[in-house]
Amino acid sequence: MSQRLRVAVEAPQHSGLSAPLDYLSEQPIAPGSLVRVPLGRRELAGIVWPGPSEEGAAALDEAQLRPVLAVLDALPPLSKRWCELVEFAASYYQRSIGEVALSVLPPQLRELSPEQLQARLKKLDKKPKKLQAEASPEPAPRPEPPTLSPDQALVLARLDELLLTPGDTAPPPVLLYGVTGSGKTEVYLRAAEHALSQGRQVLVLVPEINLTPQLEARFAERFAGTPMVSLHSALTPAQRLGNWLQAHLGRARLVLGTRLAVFASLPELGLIAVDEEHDPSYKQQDGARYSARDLAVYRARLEKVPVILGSATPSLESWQHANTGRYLRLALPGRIGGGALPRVRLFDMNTLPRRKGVSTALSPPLLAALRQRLEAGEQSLVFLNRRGYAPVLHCAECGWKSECPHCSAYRVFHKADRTLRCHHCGFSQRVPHECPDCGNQDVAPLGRGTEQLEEQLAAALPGARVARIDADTTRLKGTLESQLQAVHEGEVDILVGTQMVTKGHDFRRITLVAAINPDSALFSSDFRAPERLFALLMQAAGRAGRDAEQAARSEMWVQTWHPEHALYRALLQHDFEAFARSQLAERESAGLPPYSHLALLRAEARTAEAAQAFLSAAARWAQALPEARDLMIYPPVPMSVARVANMERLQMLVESPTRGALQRLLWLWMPELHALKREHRGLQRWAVDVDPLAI
Ligand SMILES: Nc1ncnc2c1ncn2[C@@H]1O[C@H](COP(=O)(O)OP(=O)(O)OP(=O)(O)O)[C@@H](O)[C@H]1O
Ligand SMILES: [Zn+2]
Repeated sequence: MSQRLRVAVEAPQHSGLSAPLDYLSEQPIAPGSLVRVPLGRRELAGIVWPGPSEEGAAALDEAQLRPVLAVLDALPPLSKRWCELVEFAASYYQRSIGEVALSVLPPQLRELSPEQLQARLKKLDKKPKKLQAEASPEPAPRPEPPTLSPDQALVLARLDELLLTPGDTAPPPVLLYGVTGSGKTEVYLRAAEHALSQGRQVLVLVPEINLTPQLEARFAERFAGTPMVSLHSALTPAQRLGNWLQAHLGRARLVLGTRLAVFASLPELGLIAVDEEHDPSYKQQDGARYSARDLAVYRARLEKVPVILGSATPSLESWQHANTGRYLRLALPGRIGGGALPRVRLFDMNTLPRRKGVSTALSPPLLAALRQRLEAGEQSLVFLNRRGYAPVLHCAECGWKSECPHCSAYRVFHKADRTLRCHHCGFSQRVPHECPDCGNQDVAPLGRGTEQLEEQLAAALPGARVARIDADTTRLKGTLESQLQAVHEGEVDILVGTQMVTKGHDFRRITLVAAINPDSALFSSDFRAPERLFALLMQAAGRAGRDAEQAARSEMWVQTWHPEHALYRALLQHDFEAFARSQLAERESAGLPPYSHLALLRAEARTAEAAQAFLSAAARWAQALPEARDLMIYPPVPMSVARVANMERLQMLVESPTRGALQRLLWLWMPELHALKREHRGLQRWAVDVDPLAI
């Protein structure tokens, strides 16, 4: 007799199919198994889902159900807990289970037939050696782990208690609050060692791919011989599948990855560490807009394993959880070796004599300081959060500016390949020789990016070896690693870069860090902008003086027009706690997160009117519900870059005093939004972003 099964498939979002679908099978198939099923005229991958059929599906006659086509039974099923994690993520971020479940699997896995999978697994069997070879490129002699600092020892003693508690209840999430260079990584390493020695798998999350190589090297060195894999978007599809399988089969004991790795299948998970937990890149920005940090906390509770969230500048959400006792705060208040944090110097740009229309990127005192470091044979890091040569090209005759024809933004001038490039839609053209409007020969760059800064530094400091690291210089695979290597090996005197180089790296020779123009974030309409800026500057400062010998001489320069700003005052003292206190007080009085819960409804259309009409209709519908009583639905507004690739983008903010009330409204709202989309023909796309990061 044939059996009825639920199967999660990746149905397109607009189809409104949100629950797993029912299929028939001759034999029982274990929940969590990967299968091939028909959907419409296509055949796709699906996952047999645990739990009973939905009401609608259960009402279907067996004769109306289609059969499962194949079972990929060479693969052990995904665990029940993995399915629970996916189900939670889907429900919390308002997506279908099938979409989340399938989109977090390695893309190649969704393409394979049972035979192809078997062949792939056979190949993997032949390569257990390779797994270790990858983990440690050269079998270096294993160094002795350092003696723990007293602070580290205290933190680990507390962690040990948690790790040792038998797994009936989930231990509280740990917020590891440690200043830059305080040895947080060593804490992850020791905690990992503990979990590994108990036969458990360990998951370590990092915010960006560019941070994985160094951390990977540190783990590989410490755990030589322990199979380790990485999971991030820069892997080839074949690597990603291979690594995912190693984790799923329990062969890889350590998994290091970016946000997508939070969904790795880890049958023996024993510990999760989230490094730089405050980092915005933990939030996925399309599809299911999940926060990997928040899901890591959820997953740890589900699996009753410890989770460590580490940061020198925790997110205010996590900080508040620690204040209320939901998270356990463990602190590393000092740098390793007792080194001081760099002295912060706010340079007041108002004191420079102003020439008409010209602002200097590099103040003479900063240049002098850079020269001094150069002469002492020390490295400096100069950062500016804007790549390219200049953000705008401008004609002084007629006022023409290098606007993007498709976006409400300027195209950026890239000197190296002489292009004008839009950083929003990618539209790129050769730089015009003359003004396209009036023919004037004299079109000039306005403002500056890293490319120009590199040029100016090289000109101002002859003989200095200046190198630049940003998204433009690291496009090719392997270039970032080799560039960072050159910095580590002292082949660079001055490193110019975007925020890419300001976080996480353990630079040993940098003694001066300078932020060229960080002011703009002070006046952003996004309430999280100050929090992000403060974290960025603290992180950047943390790159200086990491060698205790040099710490006392190290400096962090900030060139600013607003040296009296409270944010900079807190930075002067490296006082995250004071900064967090004042921000939290502001948030509380304004009713902003973490004191309220937000969702954004976004809409895109060819015209702003069409997007507006959809959002307004959605708002009217929701406001009529009793469930919306305590919620605030704000009027739709254009996004900060209103038009991208000829699409007008608007958003509408929903604010709720509780998570529960927000979730209840969203649940009622979703089917209506699907229906409204069908009525509003002009609308291209809509999406809900729960706990949005950028407002
Ligand atoms: N107990 C120890 N004894 C000696 N050196 C240590 C010890 N713990 C860590 N270190 C070294 O101190 C340096 C800083 O440590 P680590 O990179 O772990 O700091 P961190 O807190 O993660 O810093 P950041 O937040 O800035 O990334 C590293 O080079 C590390 O090898
Ligand atoms: Zn554009």
